[in-house]
This record gives sequence, C-alpha cells and structure tokens, in this order.
Amino acid sequence: MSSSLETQAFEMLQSFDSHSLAAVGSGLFMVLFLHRFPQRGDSSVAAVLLAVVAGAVYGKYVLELSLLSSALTSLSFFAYHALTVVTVTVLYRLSPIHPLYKFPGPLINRITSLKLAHMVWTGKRHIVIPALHEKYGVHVRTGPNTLSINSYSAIAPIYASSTAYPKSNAYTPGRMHGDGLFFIQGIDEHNARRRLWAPAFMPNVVAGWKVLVEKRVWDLLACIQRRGEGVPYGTINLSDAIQHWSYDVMGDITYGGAASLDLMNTGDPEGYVSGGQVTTVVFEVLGEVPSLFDLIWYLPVTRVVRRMEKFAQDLIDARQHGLVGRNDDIASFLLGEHEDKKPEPLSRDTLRVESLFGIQAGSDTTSGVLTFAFYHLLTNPDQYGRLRDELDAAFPDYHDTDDTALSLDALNALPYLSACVDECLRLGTPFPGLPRVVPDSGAMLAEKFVPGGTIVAVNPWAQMTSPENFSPQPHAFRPERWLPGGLGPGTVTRRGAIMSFSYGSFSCLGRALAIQEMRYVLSHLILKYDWKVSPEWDRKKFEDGITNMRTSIFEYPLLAVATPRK
Ligand code: HEM
Repeated sequence: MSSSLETQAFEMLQSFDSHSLAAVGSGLFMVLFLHRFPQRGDSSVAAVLLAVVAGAVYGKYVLELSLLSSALTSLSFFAYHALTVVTVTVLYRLSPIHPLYKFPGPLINRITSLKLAHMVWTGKRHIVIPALHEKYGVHVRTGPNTLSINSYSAIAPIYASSTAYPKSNAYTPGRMHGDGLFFIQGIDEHNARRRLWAPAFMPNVVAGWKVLVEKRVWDLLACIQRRGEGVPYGTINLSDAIQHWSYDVMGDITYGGAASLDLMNTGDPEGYVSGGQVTTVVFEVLGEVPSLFDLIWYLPVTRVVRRMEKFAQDLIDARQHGLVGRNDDIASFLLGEHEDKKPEPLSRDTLRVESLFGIQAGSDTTSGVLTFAFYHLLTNPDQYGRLRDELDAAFPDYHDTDDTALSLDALNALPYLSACVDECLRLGTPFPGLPRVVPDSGAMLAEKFVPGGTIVAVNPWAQMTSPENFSPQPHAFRPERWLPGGLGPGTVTRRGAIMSFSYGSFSCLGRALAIQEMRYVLSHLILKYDWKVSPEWDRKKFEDGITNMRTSIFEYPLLAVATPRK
C-alpha cells in the first residue's frame, strides 16, 4: 500500500515537472495570443475552467491517476499557467519594449487598469488626474495602455476633427443585450445610428418642447412650495427636487407623457434616480476594466442595471403600445413614426437600450449642473444679486400676471444669465472620462508621438480649471469672465476648452435643449423666490460629498430655503 502511494507520488512529481514546464510554455503562448487577439473576460474564464476540467479528465482516464491527483495536477498546471500570464504581463507593461514606456506615471497605474477603475470609483478622478499632471507633466500614463493628455491642443484631434478617434472599450456595457447610440464605438456605425437620433434635436423640434419644459418648471415651483411647508426653517432638499424635475421632464420629452413619471409628486419611491446613478457608476467604473465588467455582469451587483433596463423597457413599451405620445417626442424618431424618416426598425433589445439612455442622458446631467448652479449662486451673493437684478429688469411684470411663460428670445438676450450658464457648465459638468483609441498609424498629440491603439483622454475638469484656459481665479465662480472686458485686463476665457458636451461625432445631441432648460429653471426659480442656503446646511459636508463618476452624486444634499418674492 505504502509503496504504491510512493510510486504514485513519484509519478505525480515527474508529471508535475513536465506539466509545470508545459504550463509556463502555455502561459507564454497565451500572453502572445491575448496580445494579438484580445478576448472578452467571461469567455476567457469559461475557457480556463473548461480546460481545468478537461485536464482533470485527461489525468484520470488517460494517465490513470486517481481523481484527486488528476484534479490537483490540472489545477497546479493552470496555477503555473496563470502565474506566468500575470508575471509576463506585468514585466511587459513595465519594460522598455512596451509602446508607452517613455510616458511617466505612477507604477501601479502602469501595471494595472484596476487603479484607474478605483480612481473613478472614489468619485475624485477629476481631482486626482490634474494632480497627476502637476506631478508628471502633460502626458501621464494612467493605465497600462492609457494616457491622459492635459493639453488644449489635443482636444481637436481626439474629439472634434473629421478624423476624431473611436470610443474605447470603456463603452462596452458588460454583456447587456442590444446596442445603443452612446455605446457604439466605431465612427461609421455610430454615425448611422446618430442619423436616427439627430432629427429629434433639430431646432424646430427642440423649440416645440418648450411647452413641456415650461409646464414642468411650473410643477417644480409648486413642488418647492409644497416641500418647504411645515418643515423646520422651510428647508427643502433642492438637489432632490431638481433631480425629480429632470426625470419628469425627460419622461415627457422622450415618451411624450406615456412615461407618466411624476417624481415631483411621488418623491421617487421606486428609487429611479438612485438606480439611474448607480447604473451610470457601474458603466463608468467597470468601463475602465472591460474584461472584469464581463465577469461582474453575472454578479448581483449589476442587478440594479437590470432593474433600470426593465424600467426602460416598460417605458418604451408603454409608448409603443399605449395611446399616449407626441409626434415630436424622442421615441417617435426611434420608433420610425415619421414618414419621411423611416429607418430599419430597431430590435426590442436595442429599443430598450436606447430608451434607457434616452431618459438618463438628459436627466441626471442637467440636474447635476443645475444643482451646482444653485450651490455657486447661493454661496456667491454678489453674482446671485446681479443675476436677479438682470431678470427683474427683463421681466418686470413677472408677478403681476398669471401667464408666467418666459419668452425664449428674451432669455437668450440676457448676457449675465448666459454667462452664469457658461460658468455653471465650466464648474459643474459631471466630468466623464471620454476615452478614445488612437488610430493604428499613431498620432502626434501635444507634441509627442502616441502609438496606435493607445487609449487617450483629455480630462475635462483639468482643462476647464486650467489657468492657461481660464484666468484669473480659474477655480472661482465668476460669470463676469464670459462678458466683454472679462475680469479685467489679461483675462483669459477660452471657450474651446469647455468640454461639457464634448465635441464631434460623439458629442451631446441635447446641448441646445440642456442650455434652454437651464435658462428656464434658473430664471423662473430666481424670479419666483428669494433663495438662501438653509441654516441646517453644512457647506463643508456638501463640498466633501460631491463625487463625480460621469454622474454628479451629492452624498450630502443642497439644502435651501425659498421665500416667495411677492
Ligand atoms: C447639462 C446637461 C448635459 C451635459 C453636461 C451633457 C453631456 C454630454 C456628453 C459629455 C456627452 C458625450 C459623452 C461621451 O462621449 O462619453 C453626451 C452625449 C449625449 N447626450 Fe448629453 N449632456 C447633457 C444633457 C443632455 C440632454 C438634455 C439630452 C437630451 C436627451 C442629451 C442627449 C445626449 C445624447 C443623445 C448623447 C449621445 C450622442 C452620441 O453618442 O452621438 N444630453 N452628453
């Protein structure tokens, strides 16, 4: 008995040696293979698991080892294999033969994308990336194959030119079924889908949505009054109220009322706003590690995404098969209801993805900037007073009539209002990563050659607060910088460095709508009420609680008190 055990152990050792060599060899082969033919994360793990099982079966039935030793031999083979893959990958990423070797960056970022994902997860990417640029210079290696380039000159070639770069795999949403405008990476395919969306944003269509926006702004005014009644100091959670407004108005614009969203009244008991934010965060964080996203997709943590998918499916179903809708809502274009613009019908999966994006693209973004707008105005009384004076002078009869519709032309003609909107966009955009892929031939970016296939990004916050683009006081809320004369002689205000809506083929289609909405909400709320921050509000907690992961999350709300002006 004991001699047979010894023999078996000896055989195992012998086979282990040859197997470990084979494992290292196969590991090396795998590194080369994956380098040439990148695979999805879930497919790779499934292949490894299958190979482990096949190895164990081979050991048991061909080599005639016991079940235990064949399983152990197979597992040890793949442990060596995995160790080789990881070691060689790390060494390669740090070695002079890596195409990005000459670009500086923190050691851990050069080794793994997990560090970048973690940075996004903290919600402080917009602060960390500029700090890295301060330390390392214009080009920083923020991931094994990722460069952040802090240069105004890089914005046009990467995003805005006719040869702008395609989106990176950060836009691959795990294993979600169906595709959507926002997630399509290639320029040609994306342009084709954009042609379906774009007519919905023609000026005449957007102008037609004025009645919807106006009606919801009146609802917001009433909501503010209601929420301030019977509570200490009349404090309202302004960030929440604005978020609820933004969902309601986007429900109208996207589904022509078929969505019957009424969060300003219901208070969002289903948690759609937080569900939407978590979904955005999942996409933004895991987008930095797409292979991991493929795996995590199957875990309960992405349940919220599926809940939001169902929400989106219900909305588009209600619009498609219900009786409600408008002939100019966004859904009417996606569903091909316009005779002159009949596209190939979209699949149910694709409609769901478009529907999910359609409502979120315009809600959280706009409400985030508006919350920042009120934060800046309420903490800068001089600027707030100047805006209120301008509005009072433009609409002297605002309180005397029941019809408080504000004319678009009149709003557009107000210089200080426009300056405030520009300044709020500069300091309040939910700063995304905007990663793009350099074409195979490589490119000169900010005076350095960047190899083809590199993922590059210009960080919006770094550009929008850079003294080279905005000076003096680049971090201060100073709408005056946008007016003739600026902040005095030597003022620098570089509009082209505003990346709020991005540029080029992938840029925001809702820009005009968003600006129109901001003008409406700011004007109505300031004309109707005198605003102060609530005595219960803690400014430091608010500022510390701001996290940016493509969506702006206010962990601690903006608490304000609104007193009717007449
Ligand atoms: C202040 C509010 C808004 C901001 C800051 C904003 C910002 C952006 C940005 C930065 C992108 C490009 C994202 C990327 O490439 O990763 C984008 C795309 C987009 N936005 Fe907005 N957005 C806002 C409001 C809206 C509104 C109200 C709508 C209306 C539905 C909208 C619709 C879209 C669409 C359809 C795209 C995708 C465009 C494409 O891929 O071709 N956005 N937005």
